[in-house]
Amino acid sequence: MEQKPRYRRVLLKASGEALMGQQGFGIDVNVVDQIARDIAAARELGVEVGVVIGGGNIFRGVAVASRGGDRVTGDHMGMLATVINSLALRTSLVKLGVDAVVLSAIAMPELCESFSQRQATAYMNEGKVVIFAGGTGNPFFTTDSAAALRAAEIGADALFKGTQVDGIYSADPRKDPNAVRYERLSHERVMRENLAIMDAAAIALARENNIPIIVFSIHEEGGFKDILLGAGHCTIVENEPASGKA
Ligand SMILES: Nc1ncnc2c1ncn2[C@@H]1O[C@H](COP(=O)(O)OP(=O)(O)O)[C@@H](O)[C@H]1O
Ligand SMILES: O=c1ccn([C@@H]2O[C@H](COP(=O)(O)OP(=O)(O)O)[C@@H](O)[C@H]2O)c(=O)[nH]1
Repeated sequence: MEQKPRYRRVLLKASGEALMGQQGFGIDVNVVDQIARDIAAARELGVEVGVVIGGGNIFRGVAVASRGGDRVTGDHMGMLATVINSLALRTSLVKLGVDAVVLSAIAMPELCESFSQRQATAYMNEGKVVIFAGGTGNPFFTTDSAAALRAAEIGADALFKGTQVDGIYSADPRKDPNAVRYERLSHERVMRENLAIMDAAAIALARENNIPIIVFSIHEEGGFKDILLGAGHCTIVENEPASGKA
């Protein structure tokens, strides 16, 4: 039976923190390899995949600011962390024979190409996995916002947020054992109820561009493919039709 994916082109946001695996810091290659296998499985379905990776496993700008340091420099360091993670993912993809390229929002031509919307779209049309490094290239933003921005720029049909939890709950499930999981929500409701799975700027950008957000566990191998095929375990955030409620 032919397996027909629901989406033609997607943007996957992979949590930086998830890349640590059981370690307290840095990159667990086993986790990166697993994410690469999941991306390869999506490519085998014919889905075009762009990827944004976080940097929280290495560095977060707010951590510097909270200790009285300079936020902007901290954010620069955080953006560099996303480049490290992006290079690791490209290595794992290439090992699997998947054609992948890193485009950075911050120019570092010795390491990778610089981002431009035109080049990114051209590579995606060729079937390359495009890894967007360096976040948005600006301090005071997050890689969630970078993911929503790149999703809009490449005309993605959906933004997949692969994170530590398997969907959006009524409260943070890592803190509240009574939190309940939602199957479907509107962007509006996620923002109104402050369901802190993604920052508000990212959700607003996705809403304005009518891009569904699919929250799922990055640790569940095969989960990305299952969801692409309309099964799997996730929460789907979609703009409600004019008469709908959510
Ligand atoms: N309402 C909620 N539903 C699900 N997760 C939530 C919620 N509120 C907070 N979280 C937390 O948000 C985290 C994901 O957000 P984020 O900090 O961007 O993590 P990541 O680094 O995994 O991208 C989850 O790991 C979860 O613990
Ligand atoms: O457009 C961006 C994206 C990221 N960052 C910095 O990079 C860090 C790592 O990104 P993020 O926290 O979003 O990663 P994740 O939570 O997914 O691990 C952030 O804390 C910021 O300091 C930034 O300054 N601008």
